[in-house]
Amino acid sequence: MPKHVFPVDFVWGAATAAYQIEGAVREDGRGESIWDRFSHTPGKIQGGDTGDVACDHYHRYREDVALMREMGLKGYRFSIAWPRIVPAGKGALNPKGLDFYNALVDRLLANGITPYATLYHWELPQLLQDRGGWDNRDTAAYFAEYAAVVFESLGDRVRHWITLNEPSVVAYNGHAIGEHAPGFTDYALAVRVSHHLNLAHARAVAAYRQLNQGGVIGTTLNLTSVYPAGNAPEDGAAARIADGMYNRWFLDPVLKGAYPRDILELFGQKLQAPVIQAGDLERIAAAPIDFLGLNYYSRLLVRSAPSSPFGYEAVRGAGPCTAMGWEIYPDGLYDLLVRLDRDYGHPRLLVTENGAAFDDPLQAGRVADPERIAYLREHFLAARRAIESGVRLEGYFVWSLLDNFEWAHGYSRRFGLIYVDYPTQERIWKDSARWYQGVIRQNGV
Ligand SMILES: CO[C@H](O)c1c[n+]2c([nH]1)[C@H](O)[C@@H](O)[C@H](O)[C@H]2CO
Repeated sequence: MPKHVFPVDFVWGAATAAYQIEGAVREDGRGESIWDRFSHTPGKIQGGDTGDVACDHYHRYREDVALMREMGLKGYRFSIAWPRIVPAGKGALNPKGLDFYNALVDRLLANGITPYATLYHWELPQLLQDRGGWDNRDTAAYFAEYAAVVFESLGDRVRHWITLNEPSVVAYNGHAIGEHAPGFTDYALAVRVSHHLNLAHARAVAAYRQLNQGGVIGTTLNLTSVYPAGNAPEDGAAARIADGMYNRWFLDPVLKGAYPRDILELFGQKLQAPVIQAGDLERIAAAPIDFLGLNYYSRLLVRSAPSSPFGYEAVRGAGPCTAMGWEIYPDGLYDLLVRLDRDYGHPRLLVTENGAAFDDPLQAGRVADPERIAYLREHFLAARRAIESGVRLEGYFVWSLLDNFEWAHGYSRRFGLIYVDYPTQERIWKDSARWYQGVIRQNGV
């Protein structure tokens, strides 16, 4: 018997994303995405890797659902590739794209697995990028049109929707530091993009409400717990700025219908007047969510740095790290969950991503990954403590079901519960997959 049992209807799941697992990027009418363009641009992705084949999930989804069934997953979070549904981003639909996701959803349901669908996990159609991408306000409307098509096709069976995956990563990694597609390095652009993403989210929520399909819709934010590196007052002030830029700038619009004043003023010179237009905030405020998805991986430790652009800099924590160099800090998940509950009105929450990359050597057909088991166990316990503190945490999706294309790191980082031998596409259960199967079966750790 587990020492820490979870609520009886707790949703134990695993998560993936289309570009990271599907492959088949030029098959059945799929249009080009900004990640196709970016990954084929020399020097952008470690090892010159691309998502052209990935885990070949587009052809192997039946096998992968069978793996989910064997693991006992209650829920499966996946993303829908906009370029498969609307190849040019707006206008003509691609029926074969809809066929694929309908077949996936039907197979999930036939295996007793609840689908949780993310509408945007970073695959903007390239033709929209050619028209300005997320810097163009019209993209928010095109997104809502795409979302409505998907709702109408799948909404009778998919009852849990996530509009965007991590708008802050889309904005900052893709437009401020250039590490992600489309690869810009313009901070003012990133701030404009963040606003247009919020508009896109709000328009999609409104489109969903109009259809009265009776499911629930939310968004997924990558959030962290921010701590000052020292006791000096200026370190505390630095932590508040960092918390504002990474957490509150994205939390407040979707949960409070307004931007945080301190960050709005800080960004003042970045958000040129035309960006927040009359009616924008009303539109955002008029699209309340049913639940908040949060992706948590590690904490953020900061100190005052007057010469840095926003007056702070990150400090490396003292704890052990994953293969991504991210400090392992489970207490940060507890602190984050409790903070969200306290500061944002006791919302329904889902951990939509948590997991770790480790080296995961395949030896004699086996992958022993005790570090991943320890990582997940400690974070599950942190989540359990938060539930005991009254937090409405309803589910937990491990990142990831499969090893997959890890963006700028290509295939060099393995986050999966299941190992993928890419040359053969063989799926091999890591020890952590067997361990997680047991956690789900006994509903606790
Ligand atoms: C700081 O981590 C971010 O919150 C984050 C981590 N991750 C993510 N966001 C993305 O949602 C996934 O597509 C990544 O594969 C996954 C692992 O890197």
